[in-house]
Amino acid sequence: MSDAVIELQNVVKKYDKIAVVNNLSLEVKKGEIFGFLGPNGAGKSTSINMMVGLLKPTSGNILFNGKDSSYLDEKEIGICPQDVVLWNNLTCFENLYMIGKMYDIPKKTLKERILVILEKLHLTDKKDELVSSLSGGMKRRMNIAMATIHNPSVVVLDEPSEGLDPQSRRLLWDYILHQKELGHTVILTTHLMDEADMLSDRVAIIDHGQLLKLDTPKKLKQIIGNGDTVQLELDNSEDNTKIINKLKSIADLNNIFEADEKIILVLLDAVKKLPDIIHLVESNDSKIVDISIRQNTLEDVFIELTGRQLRE
Ligand SMILES: Nc1ncnc2c1ncn2[C@@H]1O[C@H](COP(=O)(O)OP(=O)(O)OP(=O)(O)O)[C@@H](O)[C@H]1O
Repeated sequence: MSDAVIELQNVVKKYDKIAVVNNLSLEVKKGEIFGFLGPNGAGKSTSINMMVGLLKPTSGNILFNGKDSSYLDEKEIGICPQDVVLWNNLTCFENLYMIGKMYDIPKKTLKERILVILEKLHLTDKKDELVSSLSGGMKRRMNIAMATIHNPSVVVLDEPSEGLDPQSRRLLWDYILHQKELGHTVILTTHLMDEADMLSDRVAIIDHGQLLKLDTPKKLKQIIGNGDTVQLELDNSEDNTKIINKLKSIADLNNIFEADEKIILVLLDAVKKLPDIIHLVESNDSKIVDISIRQNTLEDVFIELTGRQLRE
């Protein structure tokens, strides 16, 4: 039996004859955190809205637990949209109580669950405050509480970190990981590479409505070569070609090239090899004015796949 919760088969969505999602085929597996990573306008929201039955595809099939998604049971799914949708004149507790009643959650269970969710999202002390008095970050956390009050097995979050400060983002990430611990499937869209990297079991990189790659963050980063990226700036960039040729002798080097008048090396165990690199440059009468070292990121993968940065 397939472990797919959602399956997209050759899905196309067109507006005015223009395909904003173009022939998308993928599976979201039960219990995974599935990230949709792509720049603004890539087609992330349109894709997830089709996945959960809010939008109809122009062509192609979408299956939910192996069945046509038009028969989707709304209790199975929790959707947190980009926009905050709350009753401003009700308290946090009342907002969650109202939505919980709509899902027919028994009173006692609902009250208990509200307290747990508010605690997990660090909103306990705001329980009896009007939503209108909350900060933007708190409202966004409440939006997520509303989407998950009925304990859905599939949680869909559209750019949940947008506008959140680092502390709120941390809380949100913990909450997303908690959903996975509960055995729930989480689908999230983001244009933040660190978020996609840190949270997702698998990441779909999309651009212009097309799936460019789908894999674990680790495997995606291996596309551009195993290891770390070292960036060297010489006092005279005219030496770059000569030094690149010398540096090709460094062990475990996966790639070396020049970009923006700097030398970029991708290699394993870069920290240990820094002394060799520096020695090789200096023994060839060149001087390093700047050196930096970092691990490959999904941003590097996106650049490799599209030739552009994720955030234009
Ligand atoms: N109702 C609509 N009518 C016409 N075009 C639309 C409609 N909804 C979305 N689009 C277009 O489809 C493309 C994909 O939009 P979508 O919102 O899915 O992208 P996204 O990747 O979620 O972007 P963002 O990160 O900005 O939310 C965009 O060019 C957008 O302008």
